[in-house]
Amino acid sequence: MDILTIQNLCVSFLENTVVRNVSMNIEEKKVTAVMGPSGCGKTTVLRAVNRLHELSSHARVTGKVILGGADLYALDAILVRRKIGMVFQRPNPFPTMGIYDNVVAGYLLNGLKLNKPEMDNLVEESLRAAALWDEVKDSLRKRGAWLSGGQQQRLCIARALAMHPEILLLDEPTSALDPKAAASIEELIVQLKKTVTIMLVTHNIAQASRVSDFTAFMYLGELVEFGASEKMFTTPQDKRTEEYLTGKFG
Ligand SMILES: Nc1ncnc2c1ncn2[C@@H]1O[C@H](COP(=O)(O)OP(=O)(O)OP(=O)(O)O)[C@@H](O)[C@H]1O
Repeated sequence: MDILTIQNLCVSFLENTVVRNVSMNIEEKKVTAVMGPSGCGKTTVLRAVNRLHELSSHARVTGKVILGGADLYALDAILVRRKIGMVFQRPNPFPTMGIYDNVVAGYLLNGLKLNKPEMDNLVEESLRAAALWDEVKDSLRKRGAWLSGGQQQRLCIARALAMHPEILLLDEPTSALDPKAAASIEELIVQLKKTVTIMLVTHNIAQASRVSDFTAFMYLGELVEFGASEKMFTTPQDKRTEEYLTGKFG
């Protein structure tokens, strides 16, 4: 079942159109990879789904993004960002907050009240879901900066999960990590799709093929091909997809 529909999405920065007429359906509780060479517009698509472009005055977004039947751009932006969590390329835990406060930061910063037992449960549940609990359960008051890069990224995933999002957007979540930490995030992505829908931006072909159910291949701001990953990685339909997969560009 589709949870999110992107229709004719175009994004421009001043006169420069960087995403053109992108349409795709995102299936619930699956991983959809958005793959393509550097600068093709992957991150721009993801940011449009989280309504981050409206924070920048020179960005213009047209087209539709529909979440569970509702026009995302007609909803309250804060509500949208609660329903759709995002994790960025560089782990960005709040540096002065402890691990515990980082997990519940979305609640603290939005003035959402929880009592202590509720908060304790949420912290444990979110850190467990992000496969970090066992490593940090005795150091919950230590600062996020005390963790390794991979642990910091899992903390950012826990922080996003704590809001119980319907969709989790992961923008190149492993590109700043060493191979071992990257592998653990990939394992986590596969676990997480049991409970949340994931859109994963990556330029890493092997990663997209390992973890995704569906793949969108973008090139020069356009969606070239979209479909089941198994099919795209074995029998791509478009010559540009085939050339990208065989390393002819990118
Ligand atoms: N806020 C912005 N203002 C102006 N131009 C932007 C902005 N964000 C992105 N761009 C431009 O849009 C184009 C697409 O960028 P985007 O980050 O979406 O590509 P990408 O496919 O995610 O690339 P990468 O893999 O390198 O992150 C680039 O040319 C980039 O310079």
